[in-house]
Amino acid sequence: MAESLETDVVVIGAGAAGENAAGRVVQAGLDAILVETALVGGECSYWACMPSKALLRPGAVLAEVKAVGGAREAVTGSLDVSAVFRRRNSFTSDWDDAGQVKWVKETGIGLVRGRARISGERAVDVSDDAGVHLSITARHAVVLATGSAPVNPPLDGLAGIDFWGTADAASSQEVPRRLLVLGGGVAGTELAQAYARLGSEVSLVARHGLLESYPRSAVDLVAKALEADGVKIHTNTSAERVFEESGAVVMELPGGQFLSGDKLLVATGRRPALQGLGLEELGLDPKGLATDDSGLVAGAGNWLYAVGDAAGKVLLTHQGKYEARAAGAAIAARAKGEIGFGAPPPWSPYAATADSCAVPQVVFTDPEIAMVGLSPEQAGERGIRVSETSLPISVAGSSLFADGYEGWAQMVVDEDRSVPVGFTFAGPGVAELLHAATIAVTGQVPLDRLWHAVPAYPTMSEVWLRLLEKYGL
Ligand SMILES: Cc1cc2nc3c(=O)[nH]c(=O)nc-3n(C[C@H](O)[C@H](O)[C@H](O)COP(=O)(O)OP(=O)(O)OC[C@H]3O[C@@H](n4cnc5c(N)ncnc54)[C@H](O)[C@@H]3O)c2cc1C
Ligand SMILES: NC(=O)c1ccc[n+]([C@@H]2O[C@H](COP(=O)([O-])OP(=O)(O)OC[C@H]3O[C@@H](n4cnc5c(N)ncnc54)[C@H](O)[C@@H]3O)[C@@H](O)[C@H]2O)c1
Repeated sequence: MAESLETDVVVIGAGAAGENAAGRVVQAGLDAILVETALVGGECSYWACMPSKALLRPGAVLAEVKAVGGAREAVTGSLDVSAVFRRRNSFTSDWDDAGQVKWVKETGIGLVRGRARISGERAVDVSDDAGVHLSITARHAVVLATGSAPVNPPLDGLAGIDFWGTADAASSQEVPRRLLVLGGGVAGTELAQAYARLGSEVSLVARHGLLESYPRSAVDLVAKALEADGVKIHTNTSAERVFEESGAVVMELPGGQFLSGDKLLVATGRRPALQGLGLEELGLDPKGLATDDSGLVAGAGNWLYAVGDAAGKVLLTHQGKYEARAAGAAIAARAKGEIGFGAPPPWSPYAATADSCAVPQVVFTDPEIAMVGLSPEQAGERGIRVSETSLPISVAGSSLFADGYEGWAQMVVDEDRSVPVGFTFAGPGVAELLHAATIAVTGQVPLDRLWHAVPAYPTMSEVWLRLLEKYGL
């Protein structure tokens, strides 16, 4: 007989998004229970962002030092691979979630281990290998924060071989001598560089271009760096089949070209993880949910929310957490009768408005690409009349940062409102320039006021001044 519980809010999935949703409702005075089937902290902490960035950072630091005369001469060795892995392991706490569990408990959130499934309106069953052991009723809301799952291509031979997903690559304790990477998105590109710098011979196969959704001038800088790291990039081509031969993985490309590796990494995208949750019984499509800006799922009544990768809007940790903060605030305000169930006002605490126009994202390769807001093409598709201003990053701050610094910056301006709607920076160290751009875009700061935001000399931020001058101010 399963135990029963009642609470205000049940959050399914204790990744970054689920933790934030639960944290917000508890902060607002409601009770919440988090249900997690694997590690509390989710993908980002253990299998994605943190371990992959920990694999990339040592290589970036070494390259940065080698780019500065005087420091360069002090570098006598190469990366210490086992020390890199040890440091990466420390970021994942050796895949132990005790630290995150402590936070959950100290925050006053209830935690239940097991696999959750929605069994009816506001009702969730939790099971383990022995079956359902707990039934929870939510007085106000159920939040889906179940993350995403990899999408593997229907590639001939793939099912029969032992390949890596991104989680395997981010958590590996070994460097394959030769690594084949399928997929030229952010995950494939970052992990290709990480392993190349750890000593693998890497070949990357991209169906279209590398980092297709980023501006070409920025991507060209990344491609040049990858090639300098020894990565062989094959763009606008697809694998036709893969097979194992004499212990190696072999990938056949069109035209009878064969690539061999000791491991194959498949990084061909992700989709919301919505299977097995009982959504069909609610009349919902587990392929994808429609949500409003508060995360409220359309077509389910006023009690089901989805946030983070599960909502499928923006598959990034920081946006998932932002969506979760909005959903948590909306759930609490609705429970107290402070707001209704209609679409929340844009830019209110209950709406993840920035999801549609001000998403910051960073490709953590060396050089980095940091981008926020709309590209000229995206603005055009929305009928916004924009201008584009771009230039190489060449200011005192960049030349001090590295000898022969190469970078690129772009500003996209809404010409009718005279406000910036998008920025991209590419180059070593540009990720830390991004938040200023996020503030300018989110705040819709008029250009004639931006002119008075004087960048300190000699910092790389002087690129802002160059962009405004080139624009015509
Ligand atoms: C290689 C890689 C690198 C990345 N790097 C970055 C980066 O640098 N920056 C960035 O912003 N984003 C990055 N991302 C994206 C980021 O990892 C995701 O956007 C983020 O982890 C999503 O968080 P989430 O809370 O929505 O889902 P998750 O972290 O996936 O959490 C979902 C949780 O739900 C649990 N769960 C699922 N179903 C059930 C169920 N039925 N019952 C109970 N529990 C369940 C899962 O076990 C999981 O713990 C990266 C992704 C990859 C693949
Ligand atoms: N730095 C970061 O913020 C970061 C890093 C890694 C991942 N992520 C997020 O995680 C998610 C997953 O990353 P991802 O790179 O796997 O997804 P993605 O959707 O960004 O890229 C997948 C790539 O695989 C290609 N592809 C698909 N099928 C293919 C096939 N059969 N053959 C060859 N190529 C094929 C696609 O064209 C695309 O370029 C993304 O949404 C991304 O935003 C973020």
